[in-house]
Amino acid sequence: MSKLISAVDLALDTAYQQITDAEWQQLFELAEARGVFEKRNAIFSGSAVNQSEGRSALHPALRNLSGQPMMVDGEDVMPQVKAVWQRMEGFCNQLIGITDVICLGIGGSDWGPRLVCDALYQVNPNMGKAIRLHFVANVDSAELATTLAKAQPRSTRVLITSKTFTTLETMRNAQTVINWLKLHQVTPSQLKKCLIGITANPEAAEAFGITPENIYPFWDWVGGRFSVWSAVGFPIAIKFGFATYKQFLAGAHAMDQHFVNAPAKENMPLTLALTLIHNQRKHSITAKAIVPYAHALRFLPEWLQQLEMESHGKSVTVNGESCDPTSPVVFGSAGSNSQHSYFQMLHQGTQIIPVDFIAIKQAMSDLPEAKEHHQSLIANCLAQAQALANGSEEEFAYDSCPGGRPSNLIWLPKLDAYYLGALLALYEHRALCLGAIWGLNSFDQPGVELGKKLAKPIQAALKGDNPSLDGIDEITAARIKWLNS
Ligand SMILES: O=P(O)(O)OC[C@H]1O[C@H](O)[C@H](O)[C@@H](O)[C@@H]1O
Repeated sequence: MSKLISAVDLALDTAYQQITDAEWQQLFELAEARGVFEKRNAIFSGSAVNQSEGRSALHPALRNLSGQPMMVDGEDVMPQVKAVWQRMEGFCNQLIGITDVICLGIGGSDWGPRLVCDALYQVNPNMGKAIRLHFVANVDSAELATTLAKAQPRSTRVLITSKTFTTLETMRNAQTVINWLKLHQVTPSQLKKCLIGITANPEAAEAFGITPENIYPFWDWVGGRFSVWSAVGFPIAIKFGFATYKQFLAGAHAMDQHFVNAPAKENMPLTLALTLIHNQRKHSITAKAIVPYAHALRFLPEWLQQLEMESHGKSVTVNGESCDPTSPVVFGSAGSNSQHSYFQMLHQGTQIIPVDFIAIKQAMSDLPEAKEHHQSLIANCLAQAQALANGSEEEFAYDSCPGGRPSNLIWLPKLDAYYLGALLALYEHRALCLGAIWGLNSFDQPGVELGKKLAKPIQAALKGDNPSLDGIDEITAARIKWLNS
């Protein structure tokens, strides 16, 4: 089969995977046997594919610009999606005099908008409104403190983004921001105007003190890590305009259509997923690197870490059986910087770590020297892929690179909202293909809940409200005693 697949003007080049035609054939047969396209159809038709929580995962509806209905539980969800778009657009047109927008949220309520806003800003710092966006996720007050030092309380809006509206970090940060606003003489009526809730739990947002007209809902059929396409992506619209946000949705929608309509052997998300399966089976890989040769995509690996490892860091299938190796460790960072940290290990380490290189055809700044910079950037990207694949034979084994190290290359024509949407949707659908092949529920995260549960008695103990250290093991109890001593 062709080693080059295109979709939505993106190109996927798998040539350095060195997969034979016979191996491709087996991989596509495996995808068929594991019901990848049945799973895809179940997702797009709104079935409750998140079995443990009894929910659909219909994030493609959030970017469905086709005018066609999309159904959950017999109901077309498009009217509610469009109603939120309309309200978001109205809000974007009213932002006169606002200098700062503080975006509070964590995990799926942070990475997507943080990545997209940073990427668009990096390629064009003059694009959009002169509003400063500040993303704050960590409950470590240091992140919030540096933000509050920059923001102007009288002309700030605060977006509190949380699907559940119960997440400890976000709620703590929101309370501290409210205290800061009050400290700066923001009146109760100004405060009401200033706070905006983005959530699938509007009751909790209202109970927290957000006025109903400032609550932008999304729904329990949207997984947190797939939620950037909902009102969670509001910062994109606020900073860069609603039309740009719509472009972002349009790129993802185009990728959805490709995923739904392209036959298996020309299907980019599936092909990308199968290269990973091949690497697991042939090279027993346990790690995978994502290296965008674009400073603007420096947050992509983190976004992808949540998408991949929260969806598939699991060892029991939906049927309760233990399974083949599932998600590898996903890591990465922007090239060419990454060449000067962990690439040595990719070339000569004892384990094979496949790489997804992502490169952009067009230069990404307007400096007069941008073209020369871009040539150096792309030359490095192509050279690394070549070195990994072919290696080198030197006089001493110590100096030799073994080669045979697989990589993909994904080309984007340029970096804008549309192609960014297409790229993120490509990786989302790749994840869905992998989940189907591994037999996992891609949409829950029971492991994350344990840590959250255990933090509660510890926090109480640190406050002095749990003197008998109930619910805390001996080692942790000793640590708390040390801290309190
Ligand atoms: O949006 P929230 O309800 O505040 O949740 C934020 C994050 O919390 C946890 O880390 C979950 O595992 C993530 O999937 C979620 O994105």
